Amino acid sequence: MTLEEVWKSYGRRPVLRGVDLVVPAGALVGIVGENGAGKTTLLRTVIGELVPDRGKVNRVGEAGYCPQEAVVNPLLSVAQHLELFRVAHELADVKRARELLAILGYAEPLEQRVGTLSGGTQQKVNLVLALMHDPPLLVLDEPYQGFDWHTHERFWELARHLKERGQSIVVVSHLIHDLAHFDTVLELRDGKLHQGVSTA
Ligand SMILES: Nc1ncnc2c1ncn2[C@@H]1O[C@H](COP(=O)(O)OP(=O)(O)OP(=O)(O)O)[C@@H](O)[C@H]1O
Repeated sequence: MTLEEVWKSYGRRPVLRGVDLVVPAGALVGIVGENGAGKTTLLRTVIGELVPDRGKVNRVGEAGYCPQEAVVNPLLSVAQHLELFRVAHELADVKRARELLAILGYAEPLEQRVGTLSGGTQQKVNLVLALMHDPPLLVLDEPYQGFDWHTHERFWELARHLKERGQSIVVVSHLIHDLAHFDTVLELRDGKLHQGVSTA
């Protein structure tokens, strides 16, 4: 996927000011930036939820998006969420979703209401809902918030596995020790993407 000279303002406030981005197939791209730099705005533009004021977004197929907080309805069970997304994505079954839950170490009953799960466990469900239809592009906004160390490691194993299958992954990260996992790290600063991370 690529972005070419993308601009986006909220009212008079420009947030993206000529963003260029190239995400090749199988690439693992990290996006960093200060609070309010526009990272979420950028991700929502990448998936097509926001339309840029100017510039071009070229996407190959659908994108899977894991926002910061995503649970559809805390009163519905995990199984009901899987079923909702199965229907939405026109999948034959939820086999892949169960496989992904297992990879992330999900150990609760599927009948449990999402609202009664711990924050980290809810985040596993969020992630699986974004991945279960195996989209060619995954866009993840701080996907491992609340994960314990073991789950964190499992997440990176899963990311490598998806990458080997040719899926591209764009991740917003705040964790400096995670940056080594990425093929490319880009910093969103002054409304543009810059290679690497500034330490100034
Ligand atoms: N719907 C909106 N309407 C108006 N302003 C918005 C809207 N969404 C975001 N903004 C503003 O745009 C700027 C960028 O917000 P955004 O959420 O994209 O930043 P971010 O880098 O993801 O921040 P954080 O690291 O805190 O999550 C902020 O100043 C925010 O207040």
